Amino acid sequence: MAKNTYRQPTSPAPSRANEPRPARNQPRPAAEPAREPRRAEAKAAPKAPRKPLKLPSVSLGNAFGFLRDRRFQLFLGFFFLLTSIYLTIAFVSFLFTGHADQSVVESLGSTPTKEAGQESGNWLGLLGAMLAQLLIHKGFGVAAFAVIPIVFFLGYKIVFRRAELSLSYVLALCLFTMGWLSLLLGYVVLTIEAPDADPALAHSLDFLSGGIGYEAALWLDSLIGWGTVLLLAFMLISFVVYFFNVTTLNLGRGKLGDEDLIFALEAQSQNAEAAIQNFNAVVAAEEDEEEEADPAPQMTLRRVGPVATPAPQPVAAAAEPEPEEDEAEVPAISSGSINSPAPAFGAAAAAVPLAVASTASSALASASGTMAAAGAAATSAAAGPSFSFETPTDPEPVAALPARVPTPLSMADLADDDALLPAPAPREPEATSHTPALQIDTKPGELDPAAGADMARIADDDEDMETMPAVNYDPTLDLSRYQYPTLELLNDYGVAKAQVSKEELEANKDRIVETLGHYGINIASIKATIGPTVTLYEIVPDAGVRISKIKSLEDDIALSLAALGIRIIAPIPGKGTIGIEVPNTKKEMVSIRSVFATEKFANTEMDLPIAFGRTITNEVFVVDLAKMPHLLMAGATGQGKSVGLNVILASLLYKRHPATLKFVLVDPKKVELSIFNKIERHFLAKLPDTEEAIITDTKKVVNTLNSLCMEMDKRYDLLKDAGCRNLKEYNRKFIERRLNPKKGHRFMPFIVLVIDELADLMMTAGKEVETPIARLAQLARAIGIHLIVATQRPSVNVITGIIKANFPCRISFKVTSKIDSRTILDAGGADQLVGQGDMLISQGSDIIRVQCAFIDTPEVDRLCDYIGEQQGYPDAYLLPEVVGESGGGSGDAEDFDPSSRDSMFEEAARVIVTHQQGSTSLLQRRLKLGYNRAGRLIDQLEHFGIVGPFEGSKAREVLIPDEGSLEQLLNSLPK
Ligand SMILES: Nc1ncnc2c1ncn2[C@@H]1O[C@H](COP(=O)(O)OP(=O)(O)OP(=O)(O)O)[C@@H](O)[C@H]1O
Repeated sequence: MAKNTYRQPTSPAPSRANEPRPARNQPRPAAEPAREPRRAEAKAAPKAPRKPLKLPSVSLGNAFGFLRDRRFQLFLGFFFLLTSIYLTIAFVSFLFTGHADQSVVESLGSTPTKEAGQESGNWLGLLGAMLAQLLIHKGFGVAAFAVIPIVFFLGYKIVFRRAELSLSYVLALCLFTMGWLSLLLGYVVLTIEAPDADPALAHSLDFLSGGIGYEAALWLDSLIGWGTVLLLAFMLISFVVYFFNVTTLNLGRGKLGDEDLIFALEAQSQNAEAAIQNFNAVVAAEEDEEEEADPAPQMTLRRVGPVATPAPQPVAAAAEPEPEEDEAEVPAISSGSINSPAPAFGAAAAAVPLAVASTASSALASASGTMAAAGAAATSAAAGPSFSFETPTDPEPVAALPARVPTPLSMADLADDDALLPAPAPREPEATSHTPALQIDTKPGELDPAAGADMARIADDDEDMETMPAVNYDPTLDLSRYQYPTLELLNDYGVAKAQVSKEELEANKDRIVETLGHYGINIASIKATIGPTVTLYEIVPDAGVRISKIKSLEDDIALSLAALGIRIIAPIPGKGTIGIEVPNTKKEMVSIRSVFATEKFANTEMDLPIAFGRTITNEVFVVDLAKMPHLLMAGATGQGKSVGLNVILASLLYKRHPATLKFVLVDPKKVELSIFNKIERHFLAKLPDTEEAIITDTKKVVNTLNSLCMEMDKRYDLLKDAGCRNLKEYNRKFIERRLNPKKGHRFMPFIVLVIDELADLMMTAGKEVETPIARLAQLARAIGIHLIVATQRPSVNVITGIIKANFPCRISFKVTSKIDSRTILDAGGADQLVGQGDMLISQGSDIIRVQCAFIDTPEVDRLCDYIGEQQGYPDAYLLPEVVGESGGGSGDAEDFDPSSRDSMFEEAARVIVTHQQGSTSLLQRRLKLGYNRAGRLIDQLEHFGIVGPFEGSKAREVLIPDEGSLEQLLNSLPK
């Protein structure tokens, strides 16, 4: 580089100059080992100047010092930029005025310049006409347009000190294009200009090839005749091969090579990371195959920069970057000659062989296409000398919500030969499949081919897991373009203002002090903390005052403060103070947007983060459902339970990818959760063969719960097989490809079961729901199934002992009585809440008061629309099928509702009458039923007089003697 030329003399020269030089013929000292390497170095290095280079160095430096002057560089740069514009206009104008101007320019010697200028028709005057005449007419014809990018590029590079391409790249490409195209057009013009051709036509075609192109073509034609065409083709191929460093041709395969296909598909799927992986695999494979020393250094694309981001991000793949200053200093003059490809060009060139190989069978057309492709690839390169795969259509997801998404190291290609197979067509999801990853949306145009290839390969993988490559599986790949919801979907209520005035604070304080004084309790100090709903007054009583005394005065204090919702916390856990919470006269609404926008939620590392709202000290309250691990929620009607559930669901929707979380929604009230129907194909799970994912029919709930129990058992089996203790460990192992899908292993999303009204279910199905709920609550924690159960009637027959025991984390909105509060929280206080999202959260011994965030129905609507409108899975996530039992049975005769006969009632009756044996186990065996259901059938048969009453260990008496009588009876029953 020129810069080095100028610098070189200054550094080593002076020191050398001071060294005493040995006389020419003087023998060298025999032993001087340390000098040997230096001699070798000196030999290899360019010959050192004999004399000190002080003079030339100084003079050169001075002479060209202005080149480093930034002002001069800018002057030069803008000159080139404007020249490129000037040339463009002059050249375009030439296409229209060129013929007329020809005589003007040629007569220039004899005509005064001013007159000639006036006659010239070029839009840019005489100079424009002269330049165009010189470069187009006399030079290279229309191919002379290729000069413009060179001039523009020079200017751009000097002014902006950066460019995606190297100068040598642009020069080589443009100069070749100019020469080659000019020659080609020259030959075309020559062919058209047959002796008998119309001279006007021939004349009008002159400008196409220009003088040089025409003369060269003429010369070649006389030398090799029509071999010129072959020579032109050969020139183009040679250029492409050398310029783009083509080393592989896939002629045998005809169309796209497999590697190319994978590469193209991956690039298309915008999975740059996968493309890089594959590209490197392909390059490695080629190297192995060929075992040829490649003259050009092989390029390895690698990832730079962090990639763990909320959604697919542009991933840069860079060759070794050129030092920035080399680029910046003396940029234009340094690369006068065409050197070996600069890194940017190298990277582009490395990408090109695939494209070239793919179309090599149609040499000329493909080669020019390749050049265009290479140009495009290089143009889209990342800033600086690196090369990148951009993901052009995917906008950045909300910066404020960097959800935790597995690093998109996602391509499941095996590093062995499998990786070179073309991506197979995506498979139809199996009916019984519960793995979302296997479900690929086949909507035209939306299919993610890389994902299809990925999963198909996993499924086909017969290999021992030892041979699995170290490329991680990415469960999110099926919906790799999924965009996390943005904060813009939520209402912006602005910054909340403090709602409590100083006067209000003072007045409350005085009243507290006064009231306590009436009861002989003196206060040492009092401090107020203003929360969104209540203000907490922390009291330090005088020494000797018993805490229980203050607590017993709770009602009296509340009365004297004349406000509802006074809660006394005596003492505040972890502090030696007593807390009195007094509701604010003006409540502050905590908007969900303000909570989601906090760093605490946005940067959380939790698995299932829920941002409930703000605590009394205005801190954002975020909890991890995965750690809770289940949640029981109570609250009288209209106190904010539904809003609370929406807040929970929205929190999870904002932070999880559809591949990693599924909801099972049970909504006996039928209207509360129906809004979430839109995200069925993204986030909901359901039983196979059911229409609606949201369960509103209480009978179906039992099946769903049983199905979840089956899923739980299956998951436990898989965990046991994998030697993992919990879901996180298991999934990590699966992602690292240490578990074989052939052995049933699969990526398992979290499943969150939400029951909006437990009371309804307990009334209609009793034990049938209680047992699986308790079972799930007891066991499901480790395998990623979490329960959120809400009820407005926290009475003991709804929240039974067994349910309560398995839900250590409970939330209560305002309830109507102290008893209800005790039932849900094991403590009072929930009855004194102020409503509208004011809630208490009990996690073991601690009870925290939180103002639940507010999310309005239109906001939930927008959120669901935003998710629902994106590409989803073909169906909801399918839970295991529950065979046989459609309703189950409690076995309690008093629970039986005669109007709802079991669908197998008639069959059961026939079995009993045929065998004349009224036994439950007979039904179980014959009809393959569970004990509960068979028991319930027997109760129904008893009700309709088919079998007699329970007789202890003996089978029941069968009251219908034969099948004929039975049919008569059955026909007489109401349908
Ligand atoms: N966090 C909150 N902040 C402010 N207002 C709230 C909040 N939660 C609820 N509200 C107010 O209370 C009203 C009732 O809330 P919500 O519908 O959630 O009650 P609910 O307990 O589900 O009642 P139901 O059981 O009858 O469905 C809301 O319409 C809203 O006006």
